[in-house]
Amino acid sequence: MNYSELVNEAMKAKEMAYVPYSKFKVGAAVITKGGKIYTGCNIENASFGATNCAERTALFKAVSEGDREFEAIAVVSSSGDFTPPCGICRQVLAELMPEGKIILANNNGETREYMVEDLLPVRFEL
Ligand SMILES: O=c1ccn([C@H]2C[C@H](O)[C@@H](CO)O2)c(=O)[nH]1
Ligand SMILES: [Zn+2]
Repeated sequence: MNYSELVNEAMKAKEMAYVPYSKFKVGAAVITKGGKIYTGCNIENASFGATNCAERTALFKAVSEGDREFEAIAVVSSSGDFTPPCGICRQVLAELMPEGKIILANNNGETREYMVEDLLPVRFEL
């Protein structure tokens, strides 16, 4: 599948990032198995620990709207380079989209595709 539309949506979401501390904008777009797209940006907080990453913003929006079946998530950042999800996001991705694809895109139109298992092998489970 061509994920250019999903990457484009992630690029647009990135512009909504609230990043007064790091100035590092991240955008994510998740597509459900039914083809619906939810987007998210990172939202920072003065306490730092309360910061929410773009990937989790997008996924939490989707789950809170009743969607649970995801095909893929695209992630981009203001660095213009491939931006892999942090450890907390990997754990959330593993739980909510264990079979999903993670598409990293840079500003040259290139993409790298991963499965959750590639990014978080031997994960914690209850
Ligand atoms: O997976 C990640 C990793 C980091 N960030 C954000 C959090 C913070 O606002 C900024 C710098 O860490 O990037 C994300 O949105 N996703
Ligand atoms: Zn994260």
